Amino acid sequence: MEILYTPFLLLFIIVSLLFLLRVLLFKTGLIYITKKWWRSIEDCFHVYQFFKVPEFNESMQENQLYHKVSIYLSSLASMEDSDYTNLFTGKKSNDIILHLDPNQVIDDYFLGARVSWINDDKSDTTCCRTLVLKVRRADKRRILRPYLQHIHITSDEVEQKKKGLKLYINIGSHEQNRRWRSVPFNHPSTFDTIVMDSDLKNKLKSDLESFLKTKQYYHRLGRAWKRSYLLYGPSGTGKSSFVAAMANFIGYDVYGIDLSRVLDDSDLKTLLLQTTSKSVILIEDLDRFLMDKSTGVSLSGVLNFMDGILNACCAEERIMVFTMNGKDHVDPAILRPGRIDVHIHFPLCDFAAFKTLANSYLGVKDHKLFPQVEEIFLTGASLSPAEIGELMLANRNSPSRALKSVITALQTDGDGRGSLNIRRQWTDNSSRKSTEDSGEHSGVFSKEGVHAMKDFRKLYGLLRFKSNKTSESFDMTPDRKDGQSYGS
Ligand SMILES: Nc1ncnc2c1ncn2[C@@H]1O[C@H](COP(=O)(O)OP(=O)(O)OP(=O)(O)O)[C@@H](O)[C@H]1O
Ligand SMILES: [Mg+2]
Repeated sequence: MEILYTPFLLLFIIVSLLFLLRVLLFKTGLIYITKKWWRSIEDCFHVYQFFKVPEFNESMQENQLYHKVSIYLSSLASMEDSDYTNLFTGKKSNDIILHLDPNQVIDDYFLGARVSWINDDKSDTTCCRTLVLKVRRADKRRILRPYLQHIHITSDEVEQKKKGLKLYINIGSHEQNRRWRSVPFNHPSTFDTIVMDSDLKNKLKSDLESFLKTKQYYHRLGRAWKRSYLLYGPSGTGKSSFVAAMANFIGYDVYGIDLSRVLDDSDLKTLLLQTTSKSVILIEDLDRFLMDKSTGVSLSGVLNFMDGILNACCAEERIMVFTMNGKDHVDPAILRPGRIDVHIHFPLCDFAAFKTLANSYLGVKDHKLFPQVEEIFLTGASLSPAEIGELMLANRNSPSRALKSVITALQTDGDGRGSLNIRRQWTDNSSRKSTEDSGEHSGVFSKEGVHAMKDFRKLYGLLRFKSNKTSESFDMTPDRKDGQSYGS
């Protein structure tokens, strides 16, 4: 019997010992001592090469690589594993930044190889700090260059995320040296807060995302990596808010060019040359400036500006946005493909947009007054999202009162006598006419008329598609959901 038990007893003893060893290693921290020993043994069998990255060069100029490596190291999860790490608050109050303490080592893994960074900070004896990269000789040839490239890319990404966005405004031309003044760009608008057809919104988001990913593609075609958008529609329909949402979405700074402050064509070119990459360059109300001639810039100046970004040395990673109330009276040369890649129409509110606004502003998904509102929309009355938003904001404590005030405003507008209507006439004369003509202003339909109107839209969409084909630019209007009409 005793013989029978012996193997089980042995197994039991081994398992218990292993369990105890595990507890001993992990609970007491012996595991770290073991790892250190193992590492020293392993080190004896490898030849290492060291690369120093000093903070300053011989002329005491800052070494950008040191800065990039520091940012990169701070982003590594293994930073938390080093014996001593300094903790600092970042720019935002809830940010914590980790910095390696002098003479501390952290490991990093790249393409299957382990490398180490040592903070060789002898600030008490010498003037500058140095980060030392330790790489196995056997891995050096394979990983060193791609690893440094990886550090560049990662640190740029980290910095881009950390730095808040900026809004640049062109200042008077008399201050020749400083053409742009920047302020922090904290616009709260995002694609979630913009009320627009959800299919269109998703298409625009993926258009932007694919732009960001296609640097190589653009270069292969020999084209500058840039994209131009035209946002057109009546006042208060969200064009400016959309630009802010775009900038927030892709993390680009915004350069807003105030054409009234631009002296002449060459002044406009100078402004463009002083913009930086990863930026949205915005010209608002371009149609108005061209019609009123209230700027020193000529049409050919604007055309050169739009083309200039193609040819200029610093044309990379730019998004150009132009806003207009209507594009009917704009010289077709401005709208030609290459100058404008995507046309986006911003219509007045329809019932669907109204419901989205009611949900966001009043927290109301349904209401007994909704059918009445819908009926008024069907008579052709409409207001801009800005006008409806203001009425809802003013009465946000009482949804019924808010909806009644919207109904009254819509009725006034529907009769064509209201102040809102009159107010809009000088801002969206042409654009509203064109949207109504084209059926894009959905409020004009009666319920029976919707199908007929849809057929008309399909036909209209196809016609537009054909004309887009020739022009090779997107024309994005919210009513064209079938995708056919998005020419490319
Ligand atoms: N589509 C929309 N979605 C959400 N909010 C909107 C929308 N349109 C307008 N608004 C609200 O109305 C206000 C004015 O909008 P915005 O300035 O973007 O309009 P705009 O089209 O640029 O007008 P303008 O042509 O007069 O410059 C914004 O503060 C925003 O809150
Ligand atoms: Mg605007």
